[in-house]
Order: sequence, then C-alpha cells, then structure tokens
Amino acid sequence: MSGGPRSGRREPGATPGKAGVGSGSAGRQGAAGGTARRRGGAPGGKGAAPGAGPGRGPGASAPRARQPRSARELALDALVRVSRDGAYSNLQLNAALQESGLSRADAGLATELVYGTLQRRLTLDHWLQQFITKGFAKLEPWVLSLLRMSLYQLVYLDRVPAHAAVNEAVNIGRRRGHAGISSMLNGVLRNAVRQLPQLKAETFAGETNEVRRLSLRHSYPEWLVGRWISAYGVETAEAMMESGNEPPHSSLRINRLRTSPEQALLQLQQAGLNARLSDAAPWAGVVVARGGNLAGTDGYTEGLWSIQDESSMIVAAAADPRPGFRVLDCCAAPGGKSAHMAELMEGKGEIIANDLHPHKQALVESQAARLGLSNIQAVSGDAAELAEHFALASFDLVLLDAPCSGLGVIRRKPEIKWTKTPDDIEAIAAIQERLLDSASCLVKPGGTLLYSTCTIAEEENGKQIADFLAKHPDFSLDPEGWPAEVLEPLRSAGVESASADHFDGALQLLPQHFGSDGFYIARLKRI
Ligand SMILES: C[S@@+](CC[C@H](N)C(=O)[O-])C[C@H]1O[C@@H](n2cnc3c(N)ncnc32)[C@H](O)[C@@H]1O
Repeated sequence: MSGGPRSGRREPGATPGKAGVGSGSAGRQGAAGGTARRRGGAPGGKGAAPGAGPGRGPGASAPRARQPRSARELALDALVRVSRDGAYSNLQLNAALQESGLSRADAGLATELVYGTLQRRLTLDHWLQQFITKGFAKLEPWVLSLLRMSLYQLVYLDRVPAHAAVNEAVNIGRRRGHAGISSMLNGVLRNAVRQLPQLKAETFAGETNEVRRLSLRHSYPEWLVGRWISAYGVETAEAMMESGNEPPHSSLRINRLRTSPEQALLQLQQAGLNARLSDAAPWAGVVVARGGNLAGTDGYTEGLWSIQDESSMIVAAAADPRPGFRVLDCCAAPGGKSAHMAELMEGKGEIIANDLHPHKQALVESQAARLGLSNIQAVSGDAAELAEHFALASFDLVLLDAPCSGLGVIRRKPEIKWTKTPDDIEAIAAIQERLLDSASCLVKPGGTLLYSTCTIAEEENGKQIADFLAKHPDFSLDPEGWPAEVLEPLRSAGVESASADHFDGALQLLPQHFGSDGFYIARLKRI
C-alpha cells in the first residue's frame, strides 16, 4: 500500500451552499473541471499536472479586467489565508478562482496545489525540517507555505518538471521578498531535488511506532491516528486515512418530484457527463466524475437536482418524513436536508428550517425556491432555545444535523487535520448534548428524532447517543423505522454498522465505504 494518493484528480472550483467545518456536504468538487492530477500513489505513481507552467494556459478566458496571478501565486495566497488566518480552504479557493480568470488547466493546478499541500502538510514538514536546519520559527508564513507547496509538487506531482517547480518558487520569492529569501528557497529546494528518489520512495516502514509511522505516511496528526487505531484497528484506520487523501467526487440528489434518478442519469449522460447511479443512495443519487461545475447544468437551474454528498442524502431518507408531517430541522442551513425532506413529503405538510445565523436563511429559501418547494419556512435562532418558541411535543419529526468536528469531511477540507484538536471534540460534544436535550422535547410521542453528524468521533456519535438515551428513557433507537430501500445498498456494500446482525438504528459511514463523506446517523423514536 502506498503512502500517497492512489488515483483520481481534483476538480477546481465552487459548489454552492455549504460553508464551514462540519457543514456536511460542503463542496470542493466543482467548477471548471480542471485537469491537474497527482501521482497515482506517492511513492511511485503516475499522474499529471498539465498547466504545470506558470501563468495562463491555452484556453484561458478573455477578456479580463486585470492580469491574473499565476496558478501557483493564487494557490500560495489561498494557503497563506488558510494557515495564517484560519480561512476555510474550499471557500477561499473558490472565491479566488472565480475572480482569477485562470484557464481550466491552471485552475486545476491551483486546486491541486492547495488541497494537496494542505493534505500532505505533516509529511512535507517532516522533510523540510531536514533541509532547514534553523527550523521554521523565523520563516514568514508565506515563505513556509511556498516551501511546502513547492516540495508537494516535487514529491507528489508527476510531470511537473522539478526545474519548473523550483524556478517558480524562486521567482515568487524574488517578487515577494528579497534576494536572500529567493536564494534560501533555491538552496532548500535544490537540496530536496537531489534527494527526490529517496523522498518519493519513502514509506516510513522503518518507523517502529505504529502511530508515528501512519502519521508520517498518510500525513495525519498523531492524536487522530491514535484515536482511529483505538476505535477501528490499524487496517480500517489506515483505510480511513488513505480515503481522506483522495479527491472527493461530485454527486447529485435527484428531485423525485420532478424526475427519476434513471431519467436524470440519461439526461446527464446525453449532455456528455460521466454519470452513474450512486452505490450508497441509488434511490436518489447520481455520481458524476469530472463533471465540473454542476451548478451550471440546466437540471440544477430547473430544480431537477441538487448538489449533495451521498452520505448526506441518507440522513433525510433515514428520517423517512411522510406527506403531511410537521417537521423541525434544527440546524438547517444551507438547507440540503430540509429540501430533501420536503421532496420526500411531496410538498405536503410543514418544515420549519431553523439555523443559528440569520444570514443563512436566504440560502435555505433560495434552495426551496429553485426546487419549487413551498412547504419550507426558514427561521433563525439558537437550536438550544427552540423549546421556548415551539409547543413541546408538537413535531412528528425533529432533525438535528448537528454542528460537529467535521472529521468525516477531511477530503473536502484537509485543513481540519491541522485545526481540530481533542479539546474541540470535547467542546462540540458538549454543545451537541445541549442541542439534543432541547430538540428532543419537541418530538411528539411516537415521533422521530433524527441525529446526524459528518464526523467520526465517538464522543459526538455513539457515545453522545448512548448518554442521551441514558438521560432520556422516553427515547429509544429505532432500527425498524429505517426504510428498507435505504439499508439495502449499505448492507450489499458490507457496511458493518448497517449489517442485519449488528444494526441497532445508528449508522456510521466511513469515507472509504463509498468514497462519500464520513457520517453518523441515529434514528430515535419517542416512546
Ligand atoms: C451540519 S450544518 C447543517 C447542514 C444542513 N443540515 C444541510 O443539510 O444543509 C450545521 C449548521 O448548524 C448551524 N448551527 C450551529 N450552531 C447552531 C445552533 N446553536 N443553533 C442552530 N443552528 C446552529 C450552523 O450555522 C450550520 O449551518
């Protein structure tokens, strides 16, 4: 098994909707359908990064108001914003690409550089420390980011000529800094070039500490590697890490009020897209490979489909909302699951879609309008206080798609590896507990509470629900309430937590199961 990415290419650009960590299906798949590719495994894979040269490639859009930065400069700016200012990589990159005027190929290269450099940061730093004897402390953030990004190209991207990566770094160093910096960059990177065969071949097999070995090989923080090994064992933990380093794929949730997945599939294929029915959610999902900006497809504008991760689709389907239900979505923005529930309810009944942030109300409303759904009412408020605004025990279904640590969406937001800490998990678990307590009061007797997160931390998932059930004897897990249509593909694919022998009403999807987001979904009923 190699330590690097195995296949696939990353697509540049914007996906509408989600923002922020733990926001479920936020996208980094997307806009321009660019062409940067990684080695098919580091060490030793195949891959390509067309657009490897600086500046604009053929096919750049014109005219533009101003001279665009090169792909590398744009990527460097995004990396600095992420590591220095705490910006979210997907939002930062999407915004920069949208106004960049870069060609598809260069947008693809910039996307690859940003995500790849963030993903491999720990391993890159391990090597850089060997070349920078004075350590990183005195390096300005942009210089460190430039070193990481350049070494990433050298080690992980085939067909970016080493001299191109080094020369570009030196030129950027000269433009942004001074001769001293560019000569330091030149020295460090040429030193790395001399050792490239060893770096590319390194698997860290000689590292006797298992946690450290996997941490260096797949570039994950040791605390996370240790947690995942304890929870899942070495083999599954390693598969999670590898899968988290793969580029995400794009998927569409088909609006079954307007068309069928099969019909939509045909329409997408006829439009020249490489589409197939989703393995995880074939009842509503279509996966599109290298589809570019799916928000630009006619069917998206016409409300035939929405961009949503396959794991996210399973949440509303597991809730099984029926026409005429009164539903509360406690943490609803940007509205993916509210809209899905409204589709499943055939537009009949009522969905209150609440979110903490008033400015996100518009996101929910625009989704509903695009999909032609009139039974969603967007409101804003703290979900911990909803019991003060609505009659107790008045909803057939309450969905708590909780804010979480986002460890299931590392593929889309690799900076999560470096920004999250065990303390964050503890803090967010305490918030989730409050939200669960409040949400549960609003469920009718006989009604359903659906709890979900896009993370893989036990404190936020299984333990959270076990603690909740211990405190709330009027609730129990509800395996029988899950629609057979939803469970069947999970069982066929061998998802352990869904197996007929083990299934207790809660599902833990891991990123390697379907290549979709890691999600936890627990269906509870009020007795
Ligand atoms: C996982 S995302 C929800 C995604 C959404 N369910 C969807 O499918 O599109 C979590 C959301 O919770 C919101 N949020 C965070 N804390 C909250 C709180 N105390 N009350 C209500 N919403 C909250 C965030 O603004 C964020 O939009």
